[in-house]
Amino acid sequence: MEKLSIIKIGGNIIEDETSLNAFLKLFSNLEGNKILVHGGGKRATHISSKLGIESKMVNGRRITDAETLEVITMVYGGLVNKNVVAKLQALNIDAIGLTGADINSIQSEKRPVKEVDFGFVGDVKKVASNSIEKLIKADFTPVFCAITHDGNGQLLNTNADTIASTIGVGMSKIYDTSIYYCFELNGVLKDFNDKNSVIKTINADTYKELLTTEIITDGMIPKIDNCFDALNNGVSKVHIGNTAMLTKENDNFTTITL
Ligand SMILES: Nc1ncnc2c1ncn2[C@@H]1O[C@H](COP(=O)(O)OP(=O)(O)O)[C@@H](O)[C@H]1O
Ligand SMILES: CC(=O)N[C@@H](CCC(=O)OP(=O)(O)O)C(=O)O
Repeated sequence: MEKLSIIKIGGNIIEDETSLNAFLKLFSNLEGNKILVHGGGKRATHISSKLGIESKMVNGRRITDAETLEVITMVYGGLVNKNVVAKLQALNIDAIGLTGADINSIQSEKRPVKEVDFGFVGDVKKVASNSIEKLIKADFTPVFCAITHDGNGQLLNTNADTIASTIGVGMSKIYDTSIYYCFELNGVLKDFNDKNSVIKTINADTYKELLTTEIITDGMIPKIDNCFDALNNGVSKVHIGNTAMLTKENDNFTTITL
């Protein structure tokens, strides 16, 4: 099996032009088949507030009413995605920006209303791995944003970490797939005040302990849940760290194992 790397970048990297440019340079130098997935939650919150739209998050997920869906479509699918694609083109990477509606790559279903009504938020149902493979085989580099569709004309907001893990699961039938979750810290930290206290490996047992002791909190919980979903469904390797983990010299990051 050929190898495929899926790299997801978080909102803080996108917000900082210098970090984004440095990351894209590293990404462009990465050898082999690759896919980029980006979020942009911070930018969406910022632009919403400029437009007088309040942002509400529950369990790390955005409550997406019709107005918010318009904002996230413009921000993720337009502003962020097209800037990233243009920057990659400048680095000689033949990038193609996609939502899940493009080439019907990611179909989802609107999250059913239970205790919380998340609005236009989608849970992924199907990844068109063969269509995505065609792009890769044609030497295009797919750049996915955090938008999916339901197949009936409705766009849906889907967390970017989940997009990375579900694309990973889909592509693992064709490629030996690794996922790299890049964010602003060096990895999952044992002590939040010590940026170098990276936990090198986390497995299902140590994860439980880290949850009980509240060393892992907030956005890191759904991120690691996504890592386990990926590993349990065919993805070979999952890592969490800063963008330097894409260089061969750096081994200071977190690896999630079963
Ligand atoms: N033990 C931990 N180590 C590192 N980050 C943690 C930890 N526990 C909670 N976090 C939080 O998780 C956040 C990353 O999750 P999130 O904001 O969803 O990531 P992203 O920026 O990739 O979308 C970090 O910015 C940090 O505030
Ligand atoms: C449903 C949901 O919450 N979607 C996310 C999608 C963006 C995202 O995941 O961005 P980061 O990776 O930068 O957090 C949101 O709108 O915030």
